[in-house]
Amino acid sequence: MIKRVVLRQFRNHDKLQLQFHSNKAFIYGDNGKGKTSILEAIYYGSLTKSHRTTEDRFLIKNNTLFSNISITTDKHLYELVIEPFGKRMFVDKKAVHKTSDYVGGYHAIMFSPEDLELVKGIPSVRRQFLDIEMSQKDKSYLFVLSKYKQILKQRNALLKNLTLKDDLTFLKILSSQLSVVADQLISQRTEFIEALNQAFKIHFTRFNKQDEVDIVYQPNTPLKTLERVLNEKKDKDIVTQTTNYGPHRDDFSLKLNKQDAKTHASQGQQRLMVLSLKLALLDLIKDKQKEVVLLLDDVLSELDDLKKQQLITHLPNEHQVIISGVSFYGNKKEIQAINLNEGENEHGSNQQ
Ligand SMILES: Nc1ncnc2c1ncn2[C@@H]1O[C@H](COP(=O)(O)OP(=O)(O)OP(=O)(O)O)[C@@H](O)[C@H]1O
Repeated sequence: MIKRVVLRQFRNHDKLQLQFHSNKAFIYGDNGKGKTSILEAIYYGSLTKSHRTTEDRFLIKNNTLFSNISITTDKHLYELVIEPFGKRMFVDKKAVHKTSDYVGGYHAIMFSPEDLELVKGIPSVRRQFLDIEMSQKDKSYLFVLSKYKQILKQRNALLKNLTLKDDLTFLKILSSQLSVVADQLISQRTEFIEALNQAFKIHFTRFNKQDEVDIVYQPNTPLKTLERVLNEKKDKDIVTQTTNYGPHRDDFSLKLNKQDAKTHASQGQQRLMVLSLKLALLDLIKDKQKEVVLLLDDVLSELDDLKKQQLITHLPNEHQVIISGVSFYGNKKEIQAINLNEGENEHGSNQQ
């Protein structure tokens, strides 16, 4: 469990210290007080990535030179220094040089309003979701994914210099190599989405018993077909100078009563679907020793009173949950209330 978060020059926070003494906390305060930024920092401390920007320099407080995130869990101290042209990572005061060695020390799952793009957005949003969540769960996926991306890059580079009249032997070799790794990706994605779907349905039913939901994997090419497709369609790849088929074009859809949620679900239903998906991710974490934190940013808005109550009642007890919102909701005996309107730099320390 995360016990302490210290932020320096992160977004609007000049210096902020939070102590968590319950595995459920609700950070609340007026708009612009920096609630999302706190959750963003905790997410960043796990993945070294923000959920809302790819530009790390935006995280550094305006007119300052660097940001500092320090996260103390029951087991370790994670520290990051973010500078305009890079970041440094430390675990228990020792520098970690490779991001892949640092990532996932503790596991963070974030729900944020931007996640509605999982329903409404373009396929790359859903692929990124799969890649991030699957890599966090299982480092072997990250390994297969990097290998796939590396061969794909080589194949695309070759396609930039090929014409239909050239010798295509090397292209054929790369197509074959790509297909082998593609099958590993497709198999792992199939297995993951099947398991996720089971858990997703259970969580959604807790909020809504009338409607039925599903996640359906849509591989761009079915298992064991990519090599044939790449060979048959090689002329198209040569003319367009890119690889048009393969798991880098995969997608999945979220269904409500067998229909696409993008066009058939209400805003509130879409929100509950995404939230159920995030709760389902928790069930899939096999390593029970791993420290996990569920970050729910502004999760209660747009939910009716019954759904708010159901959500708060169904929060998982076995994992740490940190919620943010404009005003506190719930029972202060069960959920630690952290009020950012109080204007202090230190929150929670008086309740130790
Ligand atoms: N790099 C930065 N330097 C200084 N301030 C920043 C930086 N990036 C964002 N901000 C400001 O930080 C403030 C906090 O933003 P944040 O999204 O965390 O607030 P919030 O409490 O979640 O707000 P809301 O309730 O409106 O969602 C905003 O006023 C934003 O403009």
